[in-house]
Amino acid sequence: MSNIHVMDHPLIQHKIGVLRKVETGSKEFRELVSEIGMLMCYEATRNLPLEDVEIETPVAKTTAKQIAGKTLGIVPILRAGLGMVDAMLQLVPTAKVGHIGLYRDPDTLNPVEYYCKLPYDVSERDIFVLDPMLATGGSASEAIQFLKDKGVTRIHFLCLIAAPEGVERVRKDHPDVEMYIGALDEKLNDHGYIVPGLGDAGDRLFGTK
Ligand SMILES: O=P(O)(O)OC[C@H]1O[C@H](OP(=O)(O)OP(=O)(O)O)[C@H](O)[C@@H]1O
Ligand SMILES: O=c1cc[nH]c(=O)[nH]1
Ligand SMILES: [Mg+2]
Repeated sequence: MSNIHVMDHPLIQHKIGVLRKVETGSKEFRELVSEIGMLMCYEATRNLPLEDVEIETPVAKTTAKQIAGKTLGIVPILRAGLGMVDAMLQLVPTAKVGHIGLYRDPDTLNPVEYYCKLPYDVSERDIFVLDPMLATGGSASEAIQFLKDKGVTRIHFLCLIAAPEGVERVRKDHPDVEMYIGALDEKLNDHGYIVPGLGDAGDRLFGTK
């Protein structure tokens, strides 16, 4: 279980509590998704490798640290993952952003792909896949597989709320992927929604339905 990280930071837990409330409107919902995304980005980037770099301050030459390699890539799963992108970019402004468009068929609950655009050098980067919701795990697993097929080897998955079923699916399909979870909920209901969850994240972010 060591690559499954469930957040225990009080700020994250508090904000997820407000996010869940049925009376939280789209404006506040968007702000909270972004704020929680930023706090989770901080946690999820904790183990990135560093390298030494020689710099000069106004006072002296010294050795400083910088993130090693080709830095990062961010891949939101459309639509709801978009809500976490700006916050990640504020902390990692040099990251490149790819997009994977998937929606979940309401009857089969299987993911349906409708869009994909990735950085040309995606395989050289640490990739952070973003989606607020991990329910059956079908969407996350397919997005991760897609990235692996493009040669990506270092994948981190960030979600705000997860069902145990989704965590198990991703763990089984992709045991090498680091998973960062804001809150681990109880179960899925008969329609594949997370209980207690927060409803449909995409609809709440964008005011649809
Ligand atoms: O783990 P799963 O069972 O695959 O469910 C999770 C997926 O469902 C939601 O997307 P949705 O299909 O509602 O698309 P949207 O983001 O456009 O609303 C959510 O944002 C995930 O991508
Ligand atoms: O509870 C859920 C399940 C899938 N997608 C959502 O947005 N919410
Ligand atoms: Mg949706």
